[in-house]
Amino acid sequence: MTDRTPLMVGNWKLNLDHHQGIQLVQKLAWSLKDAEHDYEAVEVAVAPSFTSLRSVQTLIDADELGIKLSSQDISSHAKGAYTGEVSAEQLTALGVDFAIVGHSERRDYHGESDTIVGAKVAAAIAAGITPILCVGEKLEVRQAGEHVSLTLSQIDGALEGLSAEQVADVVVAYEPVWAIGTGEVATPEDAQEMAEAIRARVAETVDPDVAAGMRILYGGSVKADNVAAIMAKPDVDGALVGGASLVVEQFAAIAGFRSL
Ligand SMILES: O=C[C@H](O)COP(=O)(O)O
Repeated sequence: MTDRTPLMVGNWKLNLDHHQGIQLVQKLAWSLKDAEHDYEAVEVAVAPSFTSLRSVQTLIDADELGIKLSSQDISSHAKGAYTGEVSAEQLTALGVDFAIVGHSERRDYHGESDTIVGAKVAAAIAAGITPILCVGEKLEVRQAGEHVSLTLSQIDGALEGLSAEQVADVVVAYEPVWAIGTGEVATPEDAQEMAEAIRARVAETVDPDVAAGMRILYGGSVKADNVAAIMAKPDVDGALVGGASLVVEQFAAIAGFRSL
């Protein structure tokens, strides 16, 4: 048994304008209400584009929806001449609860190193935002049998220099890159293997109690029809969902670990 509250996060990526985002959250809230979703038993968050955060936050606040808000990225810088960046302080002012950090798409397309990812994790924590630290290997790394060591090196790199107290505020998302948006899902056993390895590493390098309480999500083609098997694994505490989070019926079912 664990007292880790499951967390389901919908990462909308580069989809939906703010009108569409409002509609999706409204429909999601209705759908979860119909399903009598208990937000304290399973936390639900959405991660819209920066341009939609304000609109979605206003709706969530006005209607007192239980849905939480995440950004898809966060700057490591506090302020200044960093064109295009959005700071932790700015996100805090919007009531953002979580920030996705180090998603493989940021690492791949925007050159984010473990050092940059670590700085973003620290910036989020300092502002009271829970970072969702993404780690995971590419296909060739898995085929070479180096998926665990690579992923743990990402964990080490991102958490380096943080105190146990700071790490206690981190959520980790294990996302094998080969399973993202491809329809290829890691098996529940693959997800469990890595979640267990991550927890053991944090226990060893940070603190056993922090590791025991750390939420570790799985991400990569999670759908209603595979969520229950993934969530049945003891070290998997939730999911970071891409494509299926854009489909209300899918994401509402995923939040309840239900198939359709
Ligand atoms: O952030 C979400 C992940 O990249 C998974 O995306 P996906 O569910 O579309 O495979």
